[in-house]
Amino acid sequence: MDEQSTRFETNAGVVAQIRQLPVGVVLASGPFNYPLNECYTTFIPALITGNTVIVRIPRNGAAPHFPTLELFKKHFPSGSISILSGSGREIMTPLMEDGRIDFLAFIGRSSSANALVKYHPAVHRLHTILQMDAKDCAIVLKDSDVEFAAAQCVTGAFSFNGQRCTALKMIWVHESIAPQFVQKVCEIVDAFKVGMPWEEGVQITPVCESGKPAELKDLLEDAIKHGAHILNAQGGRFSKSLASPTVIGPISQHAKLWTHEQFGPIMPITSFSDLSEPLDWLAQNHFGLQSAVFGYDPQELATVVDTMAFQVGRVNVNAPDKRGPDTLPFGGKKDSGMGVMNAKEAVREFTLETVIATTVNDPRNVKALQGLEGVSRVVKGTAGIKSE
Ligand SMILES: NC(=O)C1=CN([C@@H]2O[C@H](COP(=O)(O)OP(=O)(O)OC[C@H]3O[C@@H](n4cnc5c(N)ncnc54)[C@H](OP(=O)(O)O)[C@@H]3O)[C@@H](O)[C@H]2O)C=CC1
Ligand SMILES: O=C(O)[C@H](O)COP(=O)(O)O
Repeated sequence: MDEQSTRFETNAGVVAQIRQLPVGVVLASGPFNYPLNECYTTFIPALITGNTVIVRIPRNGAAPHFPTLELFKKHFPSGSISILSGSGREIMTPLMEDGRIDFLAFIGRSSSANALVKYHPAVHRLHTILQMDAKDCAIVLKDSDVEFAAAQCVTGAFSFNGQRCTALKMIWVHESIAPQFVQKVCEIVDAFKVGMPWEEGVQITPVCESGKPAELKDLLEDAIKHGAHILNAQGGRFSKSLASPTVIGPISQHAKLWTHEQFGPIMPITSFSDLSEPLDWLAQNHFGLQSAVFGYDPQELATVVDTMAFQVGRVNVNAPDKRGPDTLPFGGKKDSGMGVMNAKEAVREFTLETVIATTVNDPRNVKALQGLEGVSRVVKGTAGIKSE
């Protein structure tokens, strides 16, 4: 990117250089579920492209940042990076209201992003990159490898307690294989050890948000009220901040779990007879981060993949959803994302294209540009320019 943008090129009598320059002051805020990695993804590309950065670190998960605070203080010019911790509402609201934030780089819920953007007095000049909540689904087709698909869906739904934006939060399984699929899923999930993170072999650990167990309980009770059943033996148990892994289904369109991002160890399963059922659900879903499909028939796969591709940022074939590798663009559609992140795209997101140009038909312009090079920090590489 930089090699190309530092070059002057002549086109239609105009010689011009396109520079990628910093946007200005960036407010970066990461989520609690990946408190270190996902804060860094919001501010490192901003910092290396020359922006000034204010980072709000998550309230839950501030500790991993302490070792690096000293390093930033020691190695970066004063004021280039400021790290604040505490309530996001208390810290970010006045910063946004002040109007001098040029760029909001935010990972969290779309409702929070929406509120934050609206605090800015001049929204039309606020740049954003927003990675938000999701309700990713897996569609398990009738010709899928049931054991494999069940194991992959369990990993997709329950790893990190299901507290990943990319977690599978709704499973659609073809009715012809639903009984075997549910049985296999429950077998794996009921073998999970629930406990403290430092205990050997533990898969499900406490959720760290104070209101989360009550929220999950409410989602389960609401789904049951609308005709669902808890399908696994250890499902539906709560002990303070521990929520046992729960498989529940079928999910009615009137249940909160139909649309709500549970962000916890709950796997909703619903069976379908016609592909239009999950595909309609996907189209009506407000979110659009990723989705997965399990099966091998090219005709059915093509229908699903081509439909999903219009709705989500990444379609996973015979694999659960995930963010990496960072060489691939990462971003969502609809309420799940605005802008693309990964090693390369994020660098471009935090810069603005700026043109330095003159006409080449007048030799004095070319000479002036070449003279500028000696004193300007921006104008470089003019040696090869000739008058036309
Ligand atoms: N798409 C992606 O790449 C990813 C998305 N996520 C999503 O992030 C969410 C979990 O992260 P979480 O940190 O809880 O997200 P939240 O959006 O709940 O919180 C993030 C921050 O926003 C602040 N906030 C919330 N409402 C407002 C408001 N009205 N005005 C000002 N500030 C506000 C919070 O303040 P306070 O601290 O005061 O509560 C908090 O600091 C999940 O939905 C998950 O899917 C997570 C990882 C990756
Ligand atoms: O919160 C998330 O889910 C992350 O952005 C995705 O990371 P993962 O897919 O690598 O867990």
